[in-house]
Amino acid sequence: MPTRLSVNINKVALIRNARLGNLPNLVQVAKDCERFGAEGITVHPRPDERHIRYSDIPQLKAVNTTEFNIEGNPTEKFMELVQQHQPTQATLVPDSPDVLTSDQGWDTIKHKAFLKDITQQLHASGVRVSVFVDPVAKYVEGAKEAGADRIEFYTGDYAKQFEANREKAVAPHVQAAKVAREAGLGINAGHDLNLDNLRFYQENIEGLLEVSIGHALISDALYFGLSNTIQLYLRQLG
Ligand SMILES: CC(=O)[C@@H](O)[C@H](O)COP(=O)(O)O
Ligand SMILES: NCC(=O)COP(=O)(O)O
Repeated sequence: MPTRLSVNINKVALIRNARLGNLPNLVQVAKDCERFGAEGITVHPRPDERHIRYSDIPQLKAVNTTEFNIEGNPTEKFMELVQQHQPTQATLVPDSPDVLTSDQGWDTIKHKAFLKDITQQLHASGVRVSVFVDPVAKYVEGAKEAGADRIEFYTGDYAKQFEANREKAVAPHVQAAKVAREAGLGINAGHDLNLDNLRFYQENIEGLLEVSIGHALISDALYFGLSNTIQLYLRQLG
């Protein structure tokens, strides 16, 4: 099965929020990402709304024609938003409110009861649930026991280690992916994936269903343009 490219548009919203007004137009960018070949749109609203605002969600949902993925810590506000607007997928991320960016996955053992309750609520709203985890077998198993449909592997450490030793960097992901497949969990991945490290990751992770990419992709678009950049990423995914 091919790996879907979901474009994370947080950074587009960050530029918009640098001024009062609507430039760049986030909704138009989301539509254009899809027109240029993206197979999903990802947003990660944070409590300070420094990029995606909660009020962006209904407009983005209304124009989405592919897959809509909302990521975040399942706070009361997040749950309200997801249950009201019913994206294709909610990706549960254990970020504290003041974190610069996501930097780790869940301890799904410690938080199993909480994740189970949240997952049941999201399933009742018809939303697919993905749980953000580090590539560690027990956390993958914990996500399964909590009722998740998928896990998203945190690839930040992979990206950091890629240049020095790519085989070593991907090894824990290969092992944890095997555990996920055996458990019947779908596999997503994201964080700091880019044009250098994406193909190697995808080639090594059998059954990788989806990658969500924002920071590097939007940065590349400054040089190559959004349409070309999306094509370049799609090409890495084979
Ligand atoms: C879960 C994850 O890895 C991404 O959502 C990433 O954290 C993007 O968030 P920022 O754009 O706020 O860095
Ligand atoms: N889930 C990861 C994501 O949406 C994008 O992360 P990044 O490419 O902005 O690091």
